Amino acid sequence: MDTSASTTPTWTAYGETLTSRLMLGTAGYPSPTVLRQALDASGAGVVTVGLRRMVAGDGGDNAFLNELLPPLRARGVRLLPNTAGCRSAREAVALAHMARELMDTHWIKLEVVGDEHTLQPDPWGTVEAAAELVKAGFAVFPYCTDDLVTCQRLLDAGCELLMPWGAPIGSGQGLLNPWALRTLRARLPQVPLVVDAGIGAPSHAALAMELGFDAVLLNSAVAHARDPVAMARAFGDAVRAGRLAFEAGVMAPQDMAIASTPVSGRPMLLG
Ligand SMILES: CC(=O)[C@@H](O)[C@H](O)COP(=O)(O)O
Repeated sequence: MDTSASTTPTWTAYGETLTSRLMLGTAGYPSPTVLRQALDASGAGVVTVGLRRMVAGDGGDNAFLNELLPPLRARGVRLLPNTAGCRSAREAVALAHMARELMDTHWIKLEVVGDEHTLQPDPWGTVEAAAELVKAGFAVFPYCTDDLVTCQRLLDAGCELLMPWGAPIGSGQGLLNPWALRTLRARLPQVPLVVDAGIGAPSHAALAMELGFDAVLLNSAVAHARDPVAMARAFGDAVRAGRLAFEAGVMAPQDMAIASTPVSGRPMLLG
């Protein structure tokens, strides 16, 4: 008997085939060693790194670029620089150009934050920066809210993939608005969709996959876990399980009880 839990092994982001549906951030780990072990344990296919952190350059970040990244790249893990910390389109565009030169990739995770309290993305600034970056040849991964019309404007601007939030960054609240996420999935069936931010537990990641999202991106839940390496492994397993469930066809909830054992015909008396 074949007991392998096979899932569709790949998905596509900007023409690149990715074999893992987990994307991990690299900030806030206790040490570069724990970060490396967590990345290995997770099986993540994409890692994101904030350019502002690189430019500020503490020892851990330099270690990431010089020591951790080369072996990851050698085994096919993709680097996704991000514009975390930007508050305007202009700032994000400038940082993206810097990232392309420094990190040798035209992929950019676009973050333009519009509110300090929630770190909610600024829809106008994000669309403006996305349009400019697409024209300049970037593959833009926009961090956005789960608002359908904002997502449509980002597609109009030339984005080929979207990253709606599950909840505010670092909050660990999971998928706050499953209805909006389901609507996005249903209305944009051909667009690669990644739930980014606010995922606090492997079950949140599994739910995103069960809803048919192509991947999840998270950072805090692994970096700040008591045991980041074990948590990274748990997230890898959850993402695979959620995807397998989606492909198997998750049961639709029913309002009424439906007997799981059909009772028909005459009762059979034993004994
Ligand atoms: C690392 C990164 O890109 C974060 O901005 C991302 O949005 C992850 O958020 P969490 O830390 O909530 O997982």
